[in-house]
Amino acid sequence: MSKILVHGGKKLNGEVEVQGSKNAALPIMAAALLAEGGVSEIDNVPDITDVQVMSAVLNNLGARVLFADNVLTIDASSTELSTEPPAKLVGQMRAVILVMGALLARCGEVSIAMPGGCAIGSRPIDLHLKALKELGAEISLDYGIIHARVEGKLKGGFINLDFPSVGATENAMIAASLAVGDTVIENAAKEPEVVDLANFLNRMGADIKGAGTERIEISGVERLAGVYHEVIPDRVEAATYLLAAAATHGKVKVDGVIPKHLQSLLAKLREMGIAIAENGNSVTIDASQPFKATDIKTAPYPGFHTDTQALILPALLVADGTSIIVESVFENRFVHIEEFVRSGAQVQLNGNMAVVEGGFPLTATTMNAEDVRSAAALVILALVIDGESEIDGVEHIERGYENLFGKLADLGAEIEAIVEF
Ligand SMILES: CC(=O)N[C@H]1[C@@H](OP(=O)(O)OP(=O)(O)OC[C@H]2O[C@@H](n3ccc(=O)[nH]c3=O)[C@H](O)[C@@H]2O)O[C@H](CO)[C@@H](O)[C@@H]1O
Ligand SMILES: C=C(OP(=O)(O)O)C(=O)O
Repeated sequence: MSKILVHGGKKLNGEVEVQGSKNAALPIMAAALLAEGGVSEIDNVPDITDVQVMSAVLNNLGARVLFADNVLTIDASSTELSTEPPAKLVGQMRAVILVMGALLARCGEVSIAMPGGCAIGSRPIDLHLKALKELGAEISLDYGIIHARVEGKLKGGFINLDFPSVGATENAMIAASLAVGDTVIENAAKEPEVVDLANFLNRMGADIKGAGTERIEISGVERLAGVYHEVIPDRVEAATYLLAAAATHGKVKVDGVIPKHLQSLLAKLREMGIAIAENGNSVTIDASQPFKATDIKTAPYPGFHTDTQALILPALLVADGTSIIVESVFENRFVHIEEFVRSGAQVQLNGNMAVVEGGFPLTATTMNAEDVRSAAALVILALVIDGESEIDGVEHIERGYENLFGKLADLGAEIEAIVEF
């Protein structure tokens, strides 16, 4: 368990560059397993624990993975890939479930434990399994291990997702790339990370059209090969700096972003009366003036991103007026609120709705983080509060941020890391 001490009460100021996207890099790593020949060179990959875990999974399966200077090299050409990812690693994070589609397509079978991940909801994988069944997989569950196999090759099929699940869309796209015949995914997720995965697969030789819309069409091909690909910028990391600047009434330029990927957040910040300027691949926020409350409802892309829901709460606590947050993607993504309340934050929780009163005094305290985004949200809260706050459980941050504390320190934050054994 790691903890930090934050000496808050200072406005953030300066310029910061964002890392590559965690949620784009992880599915791309799983998809690299499809390459029978050549080596995949994946650039702009953040050095975070989720990438380390996924690398360990791929290594265990028989791929050769090297990581240096944010470039991952994956050689999956072995003809003897294992089809049993180690349960200990699968239990550590959600995205490992994406190797399921890859191994089924490449090897015809896979046995995998239920994946782990953040404490934000029950996170079933029924839509992943339904999609793979539509492609011809036979699936059974035995003592918590999912066994999936197909006689010969997967076959193209029609997949209608009940909800535009990001992971189920990605698993289906990966699997269908090597299936015999055509696949349609209806009600597909439209997130930028899905598009980045499709771009990577197409470069490998796949035939995918419509990624980024609700209907994705995939014509299966016989063989895929390793290629070079640069991962898109991390829109959640970018949102973290924008929202830390907002909450501290600071002024920060965030570089290396694709502003279009941040539109729902930028629109909300403008609605609150915060000055936002977009210029090429940068967004500058100037929150030096007082700003007002707003209402937020999370939704699949291009709606307000659930991963930034916790991150905007500190800004709403310093805004003028009452805000309402409705979480509609995950059923339990308000775990951080109990910790926020310890600082005197006025937040009333009612099911999937939180009522936030802005402008009340906040006091330094000890808080505990339960997942990657609520950990970052607590750090932002502590940056707002005068005095010294302690945050426990900050190891969750390393799942998704390569250098959050260093980058915040460059913007003027005072953070002291304490590692406990
Ligand atoms: C590694 C990664 O990219 N993680 C992101 C991905 O997670 P992930 O891919 O797990 O998120 P999904 O879009 O699949 O989940 C959205 C909702 O659908 C439900 N669901 C999902 C699959 C399924 O088989 N059955 C089912 O009921 C989930 O419980 C959740 O309530 O998208 C989420 C939604 O933008 C983000 O918060 C996560 O950061
Ligand atoms: C919820 C997240 O990640 P994961 O889906 O990997 O748990 C996240 O990145 O906010």
